Amino acid sequence: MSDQHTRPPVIGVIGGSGVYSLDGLHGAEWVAIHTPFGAPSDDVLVGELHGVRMVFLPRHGRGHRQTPSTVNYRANLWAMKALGVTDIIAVSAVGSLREDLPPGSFVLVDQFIDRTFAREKSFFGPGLVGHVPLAHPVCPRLGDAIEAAAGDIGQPIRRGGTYMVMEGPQFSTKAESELYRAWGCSVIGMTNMPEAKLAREAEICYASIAMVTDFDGWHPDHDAVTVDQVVRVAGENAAKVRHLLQATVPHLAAPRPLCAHGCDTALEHAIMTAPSQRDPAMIEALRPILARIL
Ligand SMILES: CSC[C@H]1O[C@H](OP(=O)(O)O)[C@H](O)[C@@H]1O
Ligand SMILES: Nc1ncnc2[nH]cnc12
Repeated sequence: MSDQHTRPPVIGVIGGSGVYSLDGLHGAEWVAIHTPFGAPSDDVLVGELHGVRMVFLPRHGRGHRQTPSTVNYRANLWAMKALGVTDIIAVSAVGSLREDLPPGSFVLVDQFIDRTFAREKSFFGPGLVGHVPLAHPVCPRLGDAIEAAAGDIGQPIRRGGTYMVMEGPQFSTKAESELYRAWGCSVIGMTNMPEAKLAREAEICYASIAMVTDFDGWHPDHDAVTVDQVVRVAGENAAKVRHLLQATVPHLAAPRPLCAHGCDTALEHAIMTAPSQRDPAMIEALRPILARIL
């Protein structure tokens, strides 16, 4: 933790199902970003809110064009880093695995179980090997800010919970749903991994607001989840989360030093490859991400 200078935050918002834009940004402009990993899900919306630089990206693209498996998570996170994003608030529709989290509930998840298997999950690879810590995959400082903002506007929000990340795109079988409940998971979705992993590799603080749309497939009193249901409840949740995001920004607006929780210094001791063996092309491709440490 060498750099204790403060700097103004740049807040990134990744919008999930039902959240394809962000209102109220001053000087708002959609900008195309090209990355070494291909195209992000869409152009990014840049602008200012309460004097803070904001970068918004719809995870599935406007019009919901990308499946959870085809979202280019590496391009999305690279784009955020290249635009100077310091903090990401991810917004996601999820199914509930608990009776006490009915549709409409908001959860600030703090753990993930990653059961996805068909996605690129790391910026590292042959020629540059790195391993970042992930025991605590979300940033408690961001969680505090979101929780405080929720208090300001009277939006109930549950602090803490485990988000089971499945590959999809089909919803779970009842047996899978029961298995994840037995594992103690709170909610289920298809997107927060590898997003949270890549945010950590990119040294960006990350928090996820999971908004419940359904009871997945396990609940004896509820029909199996359908897209109709998700879309209807996600629309109701979207209006509330926009308000919550607006209220959160002032809590994060002050210039800050590096995060005390280590999220934005995760690469400090992560690189394994000997300097003489590092692939210059990979180092060039990861320039925005490696700039702080190399
Ligand atoms: C239409 S329900 C399934 C879809 O919604 C969630 O996406 P996101 O996290 O981007 O809101 C879920 O993970 C699936 O991708
Ligand atoms: N039940 C569910 N399973 C997976 N992803 C979801 N997104 C919203 N509801 C979901």
